[in-house]
Amino acid sequence: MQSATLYEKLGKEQAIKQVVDDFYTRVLADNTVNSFFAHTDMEKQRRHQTAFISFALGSPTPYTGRSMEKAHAGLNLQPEHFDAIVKHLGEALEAHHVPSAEINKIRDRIANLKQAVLYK
Ligand code: HEM
Repeated sequence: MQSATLYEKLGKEQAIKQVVDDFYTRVLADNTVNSFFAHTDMEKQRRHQTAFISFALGSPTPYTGRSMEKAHAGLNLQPEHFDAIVKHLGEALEAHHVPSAEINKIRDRIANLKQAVLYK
């Protein structure tokens, strides 16, 4: 039998949507990163981020948004911005009682995207 994907373990799209909502509440309350989202349609951003994270964790629905390089072009993001985002995602997952072993796996997957997101 195939083992469950992280997407299934977390509770699929519905649970991930709640984590993403919580995540952006944290991001928008943090002055080190919130200015990047000053002109962002957050409704759309939440939808795209839910689709992206779902797909990254094993959802069968493909992510059809922009590549990570294109989505962050012109922002010139620095490591401290990346670290803040990872911290907020980890805390949102913790708040939703995702076990720390799963959070660590998610952190590893996100860390793989660092080169695609920084200094664009
Ligand atoms: C691995 C970490 C990250 C992931 C997985 C990620 C994911 C995404 C996704 C899926 C989108 C939407 C793309 C689309 O609409 O087609 C996006 C856009 C964006 N992200 Fe990220 N992101 C990451 C890191 C960051 C960081 C560190 C910042 C800044 C602190 C940031 C700021 C933004 C902004 C400002 C947009 C564009 C919103 C707009 O179009 O107005 N992201 N990101």
